[in-house]
Amino acid sequence: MALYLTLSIALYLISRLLYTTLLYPRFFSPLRNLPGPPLGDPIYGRFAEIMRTEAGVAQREWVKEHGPVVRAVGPLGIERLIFMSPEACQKILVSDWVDYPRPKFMRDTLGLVAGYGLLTVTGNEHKQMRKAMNPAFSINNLMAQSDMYYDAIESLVELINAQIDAQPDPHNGAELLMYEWLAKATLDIICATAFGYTTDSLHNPHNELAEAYEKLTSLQTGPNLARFIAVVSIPGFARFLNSDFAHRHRKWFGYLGPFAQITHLLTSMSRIRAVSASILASKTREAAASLPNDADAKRDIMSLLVRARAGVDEGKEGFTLSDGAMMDQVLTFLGAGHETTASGLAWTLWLLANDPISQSKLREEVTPLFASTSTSTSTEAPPRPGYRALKDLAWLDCVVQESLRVLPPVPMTFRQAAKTDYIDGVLVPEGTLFYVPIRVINTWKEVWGPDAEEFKPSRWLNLPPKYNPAFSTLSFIAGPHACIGKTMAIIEMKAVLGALITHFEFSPAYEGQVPQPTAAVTMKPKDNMPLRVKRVKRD
Ligand code: HEM
Repeated sequence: MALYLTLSIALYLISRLLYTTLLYPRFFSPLRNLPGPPLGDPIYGRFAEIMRTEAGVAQREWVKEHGPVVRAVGPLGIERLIFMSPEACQKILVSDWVDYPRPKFMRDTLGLVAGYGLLTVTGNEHKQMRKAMNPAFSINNLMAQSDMYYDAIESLVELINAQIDAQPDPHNGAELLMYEWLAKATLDIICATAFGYTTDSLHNPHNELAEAYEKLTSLQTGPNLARFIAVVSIPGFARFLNSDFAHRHRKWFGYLGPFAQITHLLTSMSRIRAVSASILASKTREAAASLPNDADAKRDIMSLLVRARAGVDEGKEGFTLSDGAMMDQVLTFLGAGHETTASGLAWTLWLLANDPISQSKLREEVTPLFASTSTSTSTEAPPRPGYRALKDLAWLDCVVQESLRVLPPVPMTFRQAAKTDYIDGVLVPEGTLFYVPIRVINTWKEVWGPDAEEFKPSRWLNLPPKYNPAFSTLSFIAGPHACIGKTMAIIEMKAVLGALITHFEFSPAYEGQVPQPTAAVTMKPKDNMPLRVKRVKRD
């Protein structure tokens, strides 16, 4: 009887596998006649090609060959669609966004590495959370916050100078792994703006929060993410991994061979949560002792949320977020805002290192604002240009927009159809997965012309006729799920670049150097971006 049962289960599983991987995509899928690349490997589909190439590049080649609607098959016969038209983007991301949520595997994986906040909720729950979070990202608040960036920026400039001084020939500059330095600076900045907490990881690599984050981000490689996705796809497992029980017994995952990294993931998350819990407790005490509408009250995101919850400030509605939910929000900001901004900055330096004319033009623009006015007899603090001053620098804006267009830190995201509907005249069944092909759309020749894949900041001074402000670049996507930190990230990037380009010249580290973007959630440089950095000579 047991043998009969085992054989029946095995037969069922084999026929199901054969149906989903071989028969369904070839003969039964309603999407089978859409244009796209051949089905590929019977088990992995086009997955190997995607992992082999730079993020977004395989998809870009398919669009070039097959046009603006593409169907491709991934692992286990699961189909994914690409729609390039602004009308389709408008429907999926904006007008019908509730019907096209992030897929569950993605929300669960993001929850595991970045907290269960805005990135993991959908529909009404998302609307309420977003409403509660928006005030922390208002222009008034961003204007008050921009000063918080400069402690880290000034440390970065000082430390790069020290590295150059330590070389046998300082005139020749130093070869530095710029991504590593930028990741420390952006971690320090996001900890200050999100928590009001000083990590100073630039000087102190052993800061508890900085160490836990470094470990957490080092785990986010393509193969690890594939494993985490496999684990959270087991029903109930994502919730289990988030439980106190799993955190307390995390060392047992260490015995699970390829899944042993879960132990490290949970250890890092536990350490990050412990630090944030103590920060939250001290902010709650501060809010209780604080006066209404105190002009000197702290402007970091957690302080604002705590004051709003406690109803401290007149005219500002209180809202009810538990301690746990509030911590998850702030952890989401740290997770979503640290590596992305560091990658954006590293790619911008790479592009400028390879375009000396744009780099010098930028230096001419930013130096009057960022150069210190110290003389041999007086020492002035370095200038700290604020939100408005940074916004008015036209060439800096062109450089940042163009860098985020050609090398977007988040090159791709996903959506899934929650109901059957037509998109661009194609009947899309419920459950279908979509690529939101950020990098492909950003460099689409149809809109940006034949040089679409090249870095040319001047194109932002004369935009092409087919440019659509909402859907021709999707680096922060669009609609209700668009990046809440977009303006903060752009201002932060401008402040860091302004200071670096004023003080240093960047060039490739060696002849023939090629960029090496990873294929993980954030497209960071695999080699940590070595660049030759020389001090700017001034008369
Ligand atoms: C250059 C830097 C950044 C880039 C390129 C970027 C890009 C993105 C993208 C593409 C999304 C949409 C993901 C999806 O829907 O699947 C997103 C969402 C999000 N980002 Fe950013 N981001 C950056 C910086 C930041 C910063 C600094 C913060 C916070 C301080 C932040 C917080 C968030 C949050 C909370 C979401 C989820 C929004 C929602 O669903 O309502 N990001 N970001």
